Amino acid sequence: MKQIDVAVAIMLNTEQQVLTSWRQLHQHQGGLWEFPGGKREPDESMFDTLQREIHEELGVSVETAAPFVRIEHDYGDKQVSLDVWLVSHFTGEPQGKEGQALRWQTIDELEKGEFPAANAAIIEALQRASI
Ligand SMILES: Nc1nc2c([nH]c(=O)n2[C@@H]2O[C@H](COP(=O)(O)OP(=O)(O)OP(=O)(O)O)[C@@H](O)[C@H]2O)c(=O)[nH]1
Ligand SMILES: [Mg+2]
Repeated sequence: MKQIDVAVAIMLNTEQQVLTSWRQLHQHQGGLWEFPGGKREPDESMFDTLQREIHEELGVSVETAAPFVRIEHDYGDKQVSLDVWLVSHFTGEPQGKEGQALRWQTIDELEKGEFPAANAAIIEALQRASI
C-alpha cells in the first residue's frame, strides 16, 4: 500500500493554545480543520518537510520541534502517514499564507468532529499528554 508521508505541526503558543487552520474545499478532506503541514518531497527528512510546509503555509520559522506521534490512516482514496511534531518555539506571527483561516484553541477545546478522521487519534494523544 502506497502511503503518503505528511509532516504535521502542533504549533503551541505561550498560552498553551494550539493553532488550527481551515482546509479549503478543493483540498482532500476539505471543509474541515487541520493542524498545518503537508506532504514530504523526495530527499527531504520529515523535519525538513515540517520546516518547509510551516514556512509556506504560515510564514514562520520552526525553531524547536519534538516528534510526538505517528498516525497511519486509510481514507480509501488515500493512505496517509502523519508524522506529528510538537512545535514549542517558532519565530514570526503565523498568517494564513494560502488564504486559509487560522484559529488558536486550548487542547480541551479541540473537537474531533471538526477534523479529518485521522486526527481523532492525534487529539486523544494531546488530551492524554499533559502538555
Ligand atoms: N496538513 C494536514 N494534513 C492532514 C491532517 N489530517 C489529515 O488526515 N491530513 C491529510 O494529509 C494529507 C496531506 O496534507 P496536505 O493537503 O496539507 O498536503 P500539502 O500541504 O502538501 O498540500 P498540496 O497537496 O496542496 O501541496 C491530506 O490527504 C490530508 O487530508 C492534518 O491535521 N493536517
Ligand atoms: Mg498542507
